[in-house]
Amino acid sequence: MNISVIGCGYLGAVHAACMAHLGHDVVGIDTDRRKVDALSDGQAPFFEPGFPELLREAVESGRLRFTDDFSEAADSDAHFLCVGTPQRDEDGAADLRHVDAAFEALLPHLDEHDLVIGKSTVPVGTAERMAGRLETSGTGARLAWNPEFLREGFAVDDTLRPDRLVYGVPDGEPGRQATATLDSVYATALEAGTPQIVTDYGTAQLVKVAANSFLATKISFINAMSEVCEATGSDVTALAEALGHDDRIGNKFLRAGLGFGGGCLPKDIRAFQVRAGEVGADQALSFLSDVDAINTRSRERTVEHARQLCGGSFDGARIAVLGAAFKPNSDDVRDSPALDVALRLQRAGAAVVVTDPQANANAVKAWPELDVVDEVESAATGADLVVLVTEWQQFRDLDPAKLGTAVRERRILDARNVLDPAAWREAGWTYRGLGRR
Ligand SMILES: NC(=O)c1ccc[n+]([C@@H]2O[C@H](COP(=O)([O-])OP(=O)(O)OC[C@H]3O[C@@H](n4cnc5c(N)ncnc54)[C@H](O)[C@@H]3O)[C@@H](O)[C@H]2O)c1
Ligand SMILES: O=c1ccn([C@@H]2O[C@H](COP(=O)(O)OP(=O)(O)O[C@H]3O[C@H](CO)[C@@H](O)[C@H](O)[C@H]3O)[C@@H](O)[C@H]2O)c(=O)[nH]1
Repeated sequence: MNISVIGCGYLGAVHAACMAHLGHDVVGIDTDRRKVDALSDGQAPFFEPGFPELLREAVESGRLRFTDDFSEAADSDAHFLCVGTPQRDEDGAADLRHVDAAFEALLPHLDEHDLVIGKSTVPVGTAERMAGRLETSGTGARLAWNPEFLREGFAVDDTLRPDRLVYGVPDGEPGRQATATLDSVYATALEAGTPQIVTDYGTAQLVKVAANSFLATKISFINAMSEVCEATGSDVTALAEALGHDDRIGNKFLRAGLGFGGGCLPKDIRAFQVRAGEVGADQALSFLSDVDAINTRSRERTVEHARQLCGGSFDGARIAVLGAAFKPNSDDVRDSPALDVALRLQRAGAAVVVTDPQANANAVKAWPELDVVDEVESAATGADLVVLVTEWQQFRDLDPAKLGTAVRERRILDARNVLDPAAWREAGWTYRGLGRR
């Protein structure tokens, strides 16, 4: 099938390369000329495991090209909208300007054979509004909503082998046609037995924000337990392990620590609350403001532990911060808990040095006032405290004896609860986790 992918960021670029890998002919369209040039050269503009190889293969095969010219979408039958929906500063709602601009730019190039497929995360009601606009456009094109659930760091695998496919389609024959088009796009995944849920627009849009709200709630739940463990001298990692053996609860997304960040979970739970208010269901989601507050407290608690470990004051303290990305295996620093903690420590008076295996460039771009270095050893040299904020494997594998020769004081705050406390203590370190003995 001929496919266009509008918006080639973390989601769209991976989606475009995966669609080409599956044998479709794909054009990726983005307004960012530099991104288009890099992608056209087969260069990944961000770090995502497995993506550079897939991109190069697809570009070299001739099945994938990139442009900033929307008219090149004219030959495609399926058009995926993958542009950003950032948080609006004023009220936390989703900013739909990019979605609307991309949709309007695409309209003149559509005809009655075309299906526009929304993938961006949007407030419920957006698809209905866009379907109305399509109906009056005279193009004859249809709309489907097909939310995306990929995780950064696993984006290629999640795209090629999704947990489920959700189609939001109109009623009747237009819905059947839209479903048939999506089925051809995703034939490989469907043949592999991927569960498929075909529903209305509203439900499809809600599935996405409901999933992210559930995940955020699970993380904040365990971080609330972490606060209680801290107050009682108990151990949240043992507690989480015990909870996780209950199949009904499951062990995923129960890693207590610094909490969630990134370009999705934080903004999506806020936008969902705003939208719920607009549709008269604000009370239903009032718990999400607690989820958000617990998450912010995890960052504050990390800073307070750091202060205690530095003897009650950051004056004259040098702190090595290990991590900048919002999670390992990504270079994404959007709403990164790691950088939030680094900035809070710096603003509180510490001399902070940050290092990350992949996100250093993005960290400096976002926060030029931060001191960012390439090597753990140089970050740790002369440090009074080491704070682990992103659980990269390189950091989990650190040798406490070796690192101990670089620092001034052997003190480590493991804000992701991933290190072995006994091993660090045996090497002469003062070890502290969050809610951990
Ligand atoms: N990143 C993820 O893991 C992920 C997963 C699932 C869903 N989502 C959702 O997907 C959407 C995109 O997220 P992202 O992380 O890829 O964002 P991103 O900021 O990395 O990418 C968005 C891209 O859209 C481009 N763009 C903006 N306006 C445009 C326009 N008018 N025409 C064409 N291109 C335009 C930007 O230049 C950018 O390259 C969001 O709604 C997000 O919530 C993201
Ligand atoms: O037990 C856990 C699990 C995760 N996190 C943190 O939660 C954040 C989000 O992690 P994750 O969900 O793995 O990353 P994303 O790539 O942001 O993916 C989420 O957001 C995407 C965009 O909407 C969705 O597509 C995915 O399904 C959803 O998992 C990160 O800061 C993690 O460090 C924890 O603190 N504890």
